[in-house]
Amino acid sequence: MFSSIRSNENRTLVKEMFRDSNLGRVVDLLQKFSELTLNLLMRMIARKRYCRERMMDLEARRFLEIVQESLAVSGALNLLDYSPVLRWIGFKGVEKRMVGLVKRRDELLQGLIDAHRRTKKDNTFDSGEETKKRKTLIDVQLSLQGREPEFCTDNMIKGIIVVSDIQVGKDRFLDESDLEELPYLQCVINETLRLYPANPLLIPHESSEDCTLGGLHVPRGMMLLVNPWAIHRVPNLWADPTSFKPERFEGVTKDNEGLNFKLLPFGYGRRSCPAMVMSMKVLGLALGTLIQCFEWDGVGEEKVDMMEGGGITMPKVQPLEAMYRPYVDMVDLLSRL
Ligand code: HEM
Repeated sequence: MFSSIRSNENRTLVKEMFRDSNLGRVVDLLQKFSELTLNLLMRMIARKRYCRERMMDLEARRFLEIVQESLAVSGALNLLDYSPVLRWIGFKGVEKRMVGLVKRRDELLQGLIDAHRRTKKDNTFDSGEETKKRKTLIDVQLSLQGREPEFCTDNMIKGIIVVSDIQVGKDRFLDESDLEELPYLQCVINETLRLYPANPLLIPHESSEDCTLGGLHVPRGMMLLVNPWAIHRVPNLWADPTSFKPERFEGVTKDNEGLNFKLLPFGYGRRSCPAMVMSMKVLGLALGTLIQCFEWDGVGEEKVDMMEGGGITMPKVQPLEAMYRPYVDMVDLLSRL
């Protein structure tokens, strides 16, 4: 589902980069990948393109601010979970910021749902093939709401939105169907997610019943934090754990869950990331296409600064910058975009 949107956004990214490549500028990849992710998600959710030619409309800015603030306060919230005393003293005003944030997020999402509802005034969702292809996530949820209003409430739809990231020749661009044939690309992505898991402590979980985990008694209501960042670096699970060695994943199938709980960038089991398959496709397609089209270089002699910042997703402190130029034999294809 949505593979044409992923492919289309990927081409747009490459097209813009090709257009700018003769400017000889350094490219800020954090910005490029943020725009790609935002456009992808918003087109799948609401058929909206938020970033266009480096311009963002007001709604897009509000959306981005909310996402960025959510990520920032989530990291601080983890500290509050460890130490309730910080909550009593109102550490960094986190709870207050969260209340304001939830209100702004709720308003924005309600606006998106209402706008979709207005365009489907008669509330009939015809089932023709074309209509099916053009449906967004909100359309699908609204049609479910028509059938099961008690279950599929507006609040549930908002929840779904909130939680909702070579060589194939020179005559065509890489597409998703090529990814299975590019095992090393998958190895590079796995190795990156091993050393730099986007959610280093997953999301806090709470046991709904008394249970026993690895021989330890876990009472009902206890918060459990899983630390993939540490698990991914345990020496008796991984040879030379701190080195970046994509080859270690050679021969491993695309199923990340098949690694005996060693590799957990998307969590595991019932509450693992529901977007794992899609995210692996997006990562493969974007990274693969950028490698297929452009030659890359560092900005200076310095190594890339990998210092990790705060927040739930452990962003790099210094955004990733690089120099690039199109491969000569890709220019023809790129010019036709
Ligand atoms: C590379 C990209 C991504 C990574 C590494 C990632 C990773 C994770 C992780 C580690 C969790 C917590 C799992 C746990 O606590 O056991 C999670 C949860 C979740 N993720 Fe992702 N995620 C990614 C992209 C996305 C995207 C694009 C969406 C939505 C479109 C999404 C939606 C969710 C949802 C809904 C949950 C909560 C699942 C639940 O609690 O049942 N993720 N993700």
